Amino acid sequence: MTAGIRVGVLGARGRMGQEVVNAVNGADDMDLVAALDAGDDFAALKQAQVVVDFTHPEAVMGNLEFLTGNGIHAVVGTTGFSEERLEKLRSWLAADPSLGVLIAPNFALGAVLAMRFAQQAARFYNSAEVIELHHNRKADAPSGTAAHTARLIGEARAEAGLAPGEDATTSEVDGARGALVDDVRVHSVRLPGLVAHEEILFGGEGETLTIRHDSLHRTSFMPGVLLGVRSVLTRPGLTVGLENILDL
Ligand SMILES: NC(=O)C1=CN([C@@H]2O[C@H](COP(=O)(O)OP(=O)(O)OC[C@H]3O[C@@H](n4cnc5c(N)ncnc54)[C@H](O)[C@@H]3O)[C@@H](O)[C@H]2O)C=CC1
Ligand SMILES: O=C(O)C1=N[C@H](C(=O)O)C[C@H](O)C1
Repeated sequence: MTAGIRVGVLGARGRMGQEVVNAVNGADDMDLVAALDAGDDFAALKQAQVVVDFTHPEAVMGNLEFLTGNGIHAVVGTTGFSEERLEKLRSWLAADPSLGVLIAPNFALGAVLAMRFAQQAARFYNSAEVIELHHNRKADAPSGTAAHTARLIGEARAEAGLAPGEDATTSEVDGARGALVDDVRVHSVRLPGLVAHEEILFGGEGETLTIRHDSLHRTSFMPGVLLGVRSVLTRPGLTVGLENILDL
């Protein structure tokens, strides 16, 4: 019998971490060697080849500094990555060219497809808005997925030479028109009962296009996380987005 990939989990007592622990335990080609949460001794992580991080935007950079400093590959679902953070991570990775880190704003297949479809549609519509809907325990707004979607739409618009669509709003209650991310309006809804949902709305001449994805259970993220664990071992450097691994 061949040995499985030695996997550690950070944030193991959280909503996502618990699912990852179950998924790794259920994978024939993986062995769970550490399941840690805040305050635990990270020494056990040194047994791992790959560590999966679902923690908190304020914790993730410290975790990644530890992992990259100890030659451990990482698969990261935690949100909160600015371009500045990604640059810092690239600089840590440069010290060990064999090491891989995968960061994915969303590990659900449908969410990755929805982002790609939105990117494809963006050059045909000046006007686009994103609505993301999540459970009310979520720390960050807008969601990492919505911010990434807005960025993709903004880039596609810029490439096509499109300006953002007209908006006649001159009087607004603060926040009523959402947050602006790359010139795309993003609206965040927080309600108990929800898991993770996103709608991307495009408006054109006499028509609208709506792309919607719903994660109804956190198991929806697990095939993507396991694929990430299997792939990161042979993907040195920084990869941002599961779409790169799915070859979309
Ligand atoms: N990329 C994706 O597909 C998904 C990403 N997420 C993101 O994952 C993150 C976690 O989400 P949830 O599991 O819902 O949160 P949660 O609050 O249920 O779990 C986070 C866990 O991390 C622990 N933690 C905090 N700091 C830590 C540290 N320094 N080291 C180890 N553990 C630490 C907390 O004690 C907690 O148990 C969020 O940023 C969320 O947006 C969530 C779902 C899917
Ligand atoms: O906190 C969550 O739950 C989720 N976070 C990620 C995000 O911010 O996009 C992914 C998914 O939407 C669930």
